[in-house]
Amino acid sequence: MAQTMIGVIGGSGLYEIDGLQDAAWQTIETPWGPPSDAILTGTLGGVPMAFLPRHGRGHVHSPSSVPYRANIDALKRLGVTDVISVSACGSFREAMAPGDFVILDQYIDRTFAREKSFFGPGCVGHVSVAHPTCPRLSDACERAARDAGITVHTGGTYLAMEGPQFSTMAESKLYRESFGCDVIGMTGMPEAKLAREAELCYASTAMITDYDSWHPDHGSVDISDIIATLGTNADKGRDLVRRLPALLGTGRAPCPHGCDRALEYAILTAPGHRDPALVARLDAVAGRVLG
Ligand SMILES: CSC[C@H]1O[C@H](OP(=O)(O)O)[C@H](O)[C@@H]1O
Ligand SMILES: Nc1ncnc2[nH]cnc12
Repeated sequence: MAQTMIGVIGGSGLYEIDGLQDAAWQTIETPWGPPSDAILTGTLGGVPMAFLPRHGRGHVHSPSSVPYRANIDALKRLGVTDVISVSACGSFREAMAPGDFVILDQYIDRTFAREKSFFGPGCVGHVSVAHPTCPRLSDACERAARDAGITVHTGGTYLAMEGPQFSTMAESKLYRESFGCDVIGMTGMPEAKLAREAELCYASTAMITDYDSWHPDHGSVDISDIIATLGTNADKGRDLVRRLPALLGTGRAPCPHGCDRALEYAILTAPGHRDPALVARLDAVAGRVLG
């Protein structure tokens, strides 16, 4: 059986995790440039772990400047099999209140200023993201959240916006009423798409910090309110992460949903027409199928 390695991408407010044995910050180079920061590696309950702060320690990356491809490549390169994103977000639902967590299962991608694929001219690949998150990993996150006493909602649609400004009230109402979204954030895409291209199981726990700007009783998004909620949410996020190794175990059966085989038939460019430079860059992400 393959070995589980858990990767955690910590969002706003979550810049490190504690309790790792043999903890060390490792600098990883990738063909897509440097990741957001060094990666904290170690073991928890005997399971190898890797933690990457999405915005870097000190929060240096904006949602548009996060090096999404380098981050996913670096985790894959380290041997990560399962990626958990922990992300701050606004809520479009009365019942999804600040302090609650949502285990996401769908996205609407409205970002426009980011590199969204590892593939391109010289190596064209198409993966399905109809179901962008891994149900097996999402179930483990939900179990961990419940065990930690967190109020958690199963399933939710995330509107990924470019930012960095928050939405206008008209946009907020559009996303809530016409698009049917449940939460909003700035980083869930293209991260989820890239994890699928890299054949990684991916789950996202959205930590609600605010009601965005549609809510008649809550007015505009206020960053100082968000920061106040981020601290307690981050503590809950760390508690959730601590519980994952026991739930996932050290041995890993193939993903029943096929996340770890997403590239099996995805690459259309004939071997003789592939760009050797791009194929070389894809060594970690697609080496399994490119050889
Ligand atoms: C702190 S408010 C806006 C900021 O927070 C979220 O980041 P992340 O998803 O990395 O937790 C949101 O997407 C924005 O980038
Ligand atoms: N209301 C909101 N919109 C976009 N990103 C967010 N992150 C936290 N709250 C948010």
